[in-house]
Amino acid sequence: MSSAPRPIAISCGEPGGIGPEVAARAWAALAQRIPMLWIGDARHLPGDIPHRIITDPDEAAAISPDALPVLQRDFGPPARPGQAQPQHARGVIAAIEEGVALLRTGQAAALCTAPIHKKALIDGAGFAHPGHTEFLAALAGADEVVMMLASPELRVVPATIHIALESVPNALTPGKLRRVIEITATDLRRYFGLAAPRIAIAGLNPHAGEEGAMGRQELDWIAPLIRQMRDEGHDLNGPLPADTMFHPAARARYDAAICMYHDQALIPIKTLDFDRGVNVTLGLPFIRTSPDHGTAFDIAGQNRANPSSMIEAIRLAHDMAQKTGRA
Ligand SMILES: NC(=O)C1=CN([C@@H]2O[C@H](COP(=O)(O)OP(=O)(O)OC[C@H]3O[C@@H](n4cnc5c(N)ncnc54)[C@H](O)[C@@H]3O)[C@@H](O)[C@H]2O)C=CC1
Ligand SMILES: NCC(=O)COP(=O)(O)O
Repeated sequence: MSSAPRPIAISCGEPGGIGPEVAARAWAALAQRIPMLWIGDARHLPGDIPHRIITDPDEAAAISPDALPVLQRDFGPPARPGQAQPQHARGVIAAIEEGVALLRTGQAAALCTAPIHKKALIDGAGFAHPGHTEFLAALAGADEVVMMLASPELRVVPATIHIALESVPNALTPGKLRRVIEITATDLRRYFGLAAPRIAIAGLNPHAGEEGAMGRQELDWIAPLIRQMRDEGHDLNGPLPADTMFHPAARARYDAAICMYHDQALIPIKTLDFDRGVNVTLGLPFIRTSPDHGTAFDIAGQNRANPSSMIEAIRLAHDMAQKTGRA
């Protein structure tokens, strides 16, 4: 194996979305500092971006400052910007799998995934996972992983992810919440350099249940679990009413907020910092980041997509890799 710095591998995501464009712009912004390679069909990249097709990932570090190294996958039909194309589903999935394979062989430092269109993958390939997070957990054989969205303003963790709201109360159990807290605390130490992370925990119900008047989960098991884990040494605060835990003074009191469901976590961070939010999967045996946005079909192919979140995702992946000796 080469002794050159390991690149960040970027999977292409849905070709008709903004993924190829923001990856290319992120390469242009970071190429002199961070080696990277892109896995996808080079025909889907913007025409003004220099790229070079490589066959050996170990070539990426030397080429990356001058041209975006591409591990070429032939997707067949051309991309149609702004449209989901189920016929590309197998290629999109294979690009993610190839990225993981490079992490396993040590030929990439981290994986940064561009957005997939979940329905296109289901329609085109019977994709059995709600998103990357669950797919990567399956590829890694990880029992439990955690989604975190991180920005300079806020870090949030949805304890349940891509499930219908009506399924949330049953999916939340003391065992599940305990694992989410443990994984979050471990990876805040490992990747974010926080020796004693302060974690806030939202209630499930309005007003965190208002002493049982608006729901009982807080009284019955969330508060007891928090007390027990505090006794074990975790720095936890909660259950907190979710509507008052994201204003600036409240945010100053914690390093990450664990929320009970997807929108409780993602609405505050996307409102505060959509441009710099990064999606990180915690609990994996490798590093994975992603921009916080989706395929944005409404602006795809128009050179209007803001690459900031992708830039931050690559930067954070590189930083995490450096902290853990993988870069
Ligand atoms: N990590 C991933 O693979 C993710 C995939 N998705 C998928 O993306 C698809 C579309 O999801 P939506 O809910 O519509 O969210 P979206 O993030 O694609 O778009 C929401 C709005 O934000 C705008 N926007 C998004 N990114 C932007 C950027 N970089 N620059 C400027 N404007 C931007 C869009 O134009 C749109 O108006 C869905 O299939 C969803 O599942 C969504 C989030 C993450
Ligand atoms: N809403 C966040 C999202 O959909 C990202 O999911 P994933 O593909 O990173 O699992």
